[in-house]
Amino acid sequence: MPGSAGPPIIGHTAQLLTNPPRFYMDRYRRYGPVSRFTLVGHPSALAVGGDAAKAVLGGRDRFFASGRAWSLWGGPFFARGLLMLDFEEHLAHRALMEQAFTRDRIGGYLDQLYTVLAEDLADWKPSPWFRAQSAVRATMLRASVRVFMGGGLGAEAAEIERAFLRCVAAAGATLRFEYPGGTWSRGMAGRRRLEELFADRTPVVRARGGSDLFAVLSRATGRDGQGFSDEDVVNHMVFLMFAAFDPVSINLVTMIRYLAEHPAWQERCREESFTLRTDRPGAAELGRLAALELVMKESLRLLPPVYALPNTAVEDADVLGYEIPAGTVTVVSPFVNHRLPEYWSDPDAFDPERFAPHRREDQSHEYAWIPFGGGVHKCIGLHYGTLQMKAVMHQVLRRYRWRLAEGHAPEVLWRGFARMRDGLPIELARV
Ligand code: HEM
Repeated sequence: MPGSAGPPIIGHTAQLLTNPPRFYMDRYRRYGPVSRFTLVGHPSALAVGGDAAKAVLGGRDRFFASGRAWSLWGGPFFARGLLMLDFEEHLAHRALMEQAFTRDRIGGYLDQLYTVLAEDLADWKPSPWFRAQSAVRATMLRASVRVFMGGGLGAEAAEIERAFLRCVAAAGATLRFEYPGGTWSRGMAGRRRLEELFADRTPVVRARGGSDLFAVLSRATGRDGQGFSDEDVVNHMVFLMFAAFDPVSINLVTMIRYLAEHPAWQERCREESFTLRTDRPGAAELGRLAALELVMKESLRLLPPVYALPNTAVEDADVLGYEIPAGTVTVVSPFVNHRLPEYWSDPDAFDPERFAPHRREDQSHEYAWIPFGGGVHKCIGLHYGTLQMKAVMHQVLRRYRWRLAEGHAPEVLWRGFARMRDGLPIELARV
């Protein structure tokens, strides 16, 4: 396999920590679709481009496992979440979890989301230096807790939010060991607290039922009459909260950024939203927001929230004729696939029309556009996540108009998942 191991032990870790997509793109340009590198002592491989991504993600039913590699990134904070399970166990859990993502269930979650948005978005204070990132994250965190656990939590909601944020921060920490007061230690404490809070409530929620995701998960049963154990429910809840909150918030911030940079698109989306004549559109009405959908897809292309998908080869595997030895961490990079000139015209430009029916550049290869991954671990929340992003943007567009704050040049900070340096300050005004 082409590539290099880099300096002893640390390998390419420093470059990867600074700007992983740039590192992946450079490797692709230098070595082609399959190459080797080293990440904190782990022999690793990069598989980019449509065919290589398909070979790896499509091979996750046999040659590649998701759990071990993702745990290297996420640490113990999301242990035994769905993405951390593999093969038969993963399929069995995924089949049960699908019951939480039916059309009717998603309709119920949207109702809960709208309840939070009505309170929260009204509180956004117009100003010339409004930090969009922290506002979006605060709103989406409250929305996630509401959708996942229903209303009426009182002070416990704030405790769940705090514990959960500690896990998220720890998963993206650079110093990945416990020391008093450190991010990792706070993450461990956060995980323990979430386990206690969810475990205490599981039997109660199982008995009472309800339309929140916690209730649906705890009561899901397969054809054999078996459901999740209490422990499974807790593990799935912690990971699902993360999976639902972080990527959705990141893409909302990205959409706000591009709409600030491209005011004509912002106006087009706003006009479209006003034609809906409702603040609380259901799934079918959200489907009519065609311009917003193009912007959403283009934002996911330019800055895929999950920009790298790690996997571990469980046996020697063949990817495009290269042998990937068992144990190799093999990374697929949606970011690189989304910027390849063989699939996309002028790949670095913001051009939502590329997804319009007359162009459909995303169909240039089955794996050209993979913000939600592919194969057996493809995002289970794809449909709900998409509706959620449209529902939030619909409301934001109807309430506010914005542009980048004077003198601000957006810059991405690569820590764990992508964040905007300076929190994306915008000049926010009421419509
Ligand atoms: C912008 C929104 C979202 C993006 C970009 C996104 C992205 C992804 C990606 C790339 C994967 C696959 C990771 C891999 O293959 O290694 C994934 C898996 C997953 N996502 Fe999402 N996601 C989003 C929203 C959501 C939402 C809203 C939920 C739940 C409510 C969710 C739950 C999950 C779960 C449980 C998995 C693991 C699936 C499995 O292992 O079978 N995601 N997501």
